[in-house]
Amino acid sequence: MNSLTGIALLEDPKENRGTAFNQAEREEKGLVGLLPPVVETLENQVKRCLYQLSKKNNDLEQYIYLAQLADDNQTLFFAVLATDPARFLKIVYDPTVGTACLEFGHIYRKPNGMYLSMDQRGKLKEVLKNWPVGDVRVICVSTGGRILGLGDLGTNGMGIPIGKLQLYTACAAVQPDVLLPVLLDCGTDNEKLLNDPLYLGLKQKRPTTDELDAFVQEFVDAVQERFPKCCIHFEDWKGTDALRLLARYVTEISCYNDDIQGTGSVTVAGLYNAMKISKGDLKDQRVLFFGAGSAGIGIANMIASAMKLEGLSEREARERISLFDVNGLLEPSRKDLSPDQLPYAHPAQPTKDLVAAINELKPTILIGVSTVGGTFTQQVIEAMSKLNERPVIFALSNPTEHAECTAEDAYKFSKGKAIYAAGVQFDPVTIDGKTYEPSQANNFYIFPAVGMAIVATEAEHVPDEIFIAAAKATADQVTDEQLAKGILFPEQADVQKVSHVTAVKSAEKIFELGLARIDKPESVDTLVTSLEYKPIYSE
Ligand SMILES: NC(=O)C1=CN([C@@H]2O[C@H](COP(=O)(O)OP(=O)(O)OC[C@H]3O[C@@H](n4cnc5c(N)ncnc54)[C@H](OP(=O)(O)O)[C@@H]3O)[C@@H](O)[C@H]2O)C=CC1
Ligand SMILES: CC(=O)C(=O)O
Ligand SMILES: [Mg+2]
Repeated sequence: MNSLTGIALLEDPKENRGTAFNQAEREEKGLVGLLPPVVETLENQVKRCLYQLSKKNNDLEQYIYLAQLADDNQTLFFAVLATDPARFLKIVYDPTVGTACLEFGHIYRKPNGMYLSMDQRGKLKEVLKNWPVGDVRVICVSTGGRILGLGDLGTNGMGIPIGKLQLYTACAAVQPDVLLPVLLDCGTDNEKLLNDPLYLGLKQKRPTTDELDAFVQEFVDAVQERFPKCCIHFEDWKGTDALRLLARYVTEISCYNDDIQGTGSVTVAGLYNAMKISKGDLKDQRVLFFGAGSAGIGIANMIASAMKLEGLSEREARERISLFDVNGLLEPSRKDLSPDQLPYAHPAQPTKDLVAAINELKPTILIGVSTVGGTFTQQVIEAMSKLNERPVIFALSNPTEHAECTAEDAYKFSKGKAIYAAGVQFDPVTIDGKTYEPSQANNFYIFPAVGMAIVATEAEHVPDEIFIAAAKATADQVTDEQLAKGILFPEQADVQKVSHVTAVKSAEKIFELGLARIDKPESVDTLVTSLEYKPIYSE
């Protein structure tokens, strides 16, 4: 325990134990009279929190309560999350974090992390010194450019880096002290926010690409200097910025983009297991994406890498993958394609009709990453079901209303044939007396575990190979019994155990690739275990 005393101690979320300070501590730390007389256990404090949560009448209220708890008492916050990870994932994270971001300026109470804005240009190295921890190991940074499927939310997007890093600890037991959420405020093009008197960000339009890139370079340089062992986790940037900046930095510094690489990894994990159910090989599948942005390209590249591991050449793998965006099917006559998209623009009849594209390309797998809810209509799902005994349909856009189709529609329109996953967790669906259990393909199965692996190994770079290893580790933790029910991912209740295994496998891959900045220990498992945070009050 540090040297804080009295009210200052009770106001420090890292040190505060509230009613759990024992008598001797109360006397030693000047707390006598500042707390009610009863000395409680952490278990009892957790009980009270759960009771108070039960009185909140919607998910946003629970989010606000938990955010306040995290500001009051960090140990208690993580102890509450640990009582039921599956329940709390959807509160502190997707989908409720989406509502919280929409409301961010309205529900704001306390800062958390750092707000680095363009009016601090030229001073970021100085500004980073204001963060009190010197050995930050992961920064999750967003510009708020594309928050889930909700578009440009500017500074309101800060809910995402905060929530993502809370999951590093809640899922993979990364020490919270080494994590720093950052919002890089470059303005917003969201008129509603610019006109909102409670909006907390810079009230200006977004900069040109060159100005943004120069600011990001200053940020990267400042992070490298202030936190030399830090990995930069990019999250929810505008798709084109995300792809361009990852390409620039992925081989230069320790960094990754979760929407590109983490999403690619979790999707490949789901597909590995879908193949076990449909008794196919990934290399024989034809994949069609609805949405060709950072998630679409990231997943496409990861699937191509996974197909290559099954023996295809790069060209053969890419030929099996097509994408469709707001302007229709990507094919060579299109003049609006980016360098990331061009490898997937195969000769085909131009079309803006998804059903026509399905009928021409005959995909076995359809993946939605368009941000647009309800776009996998009855006709789309029926077209996939006519072509395939077990069509794989992943509706990955977040939050809930943005899913390309609900679980109910997927099972109803496919007559129960679909192997289905969504970015959020839908409830089981019963049709004609048979119950179907939808899967949740969300990168939370991957990024906390890979984050732990990066922290444990001090990884120099974070290439796709690590995410393929994480995908395989995650997929392999699903039992035959679960597969028989169509379940593609491990139980969320087991997310801590699952993330541990995935973290160890990812760390082993980092050592194998020669990317660790520490010597390989005898047991990577022991190394990871030794670093794991436990939400208990230390002696
Ligand atoms: N489940 C998970 O773990 C994850 C889910 N996601 C979700 O994926 C979605 C996409 O993210 P991301 O790729 O980063 O976003 P981007 O903005 O980079 O990409 C969106 C893509 O969808 C296309 N699109 C938009 N509207 C339509 C439409 N009406 N019809 C067809 N295509 C359309 C866009 O085309 P154009 O560029 O031409 O406008 C673009 O290609 C988000 O909702 C996000 O929440 C993301 C990461 C992880
Ligand atoms: C889950 C996630 O990262 C997204 O929807 O952007
Ligand atoms: Mg994201």
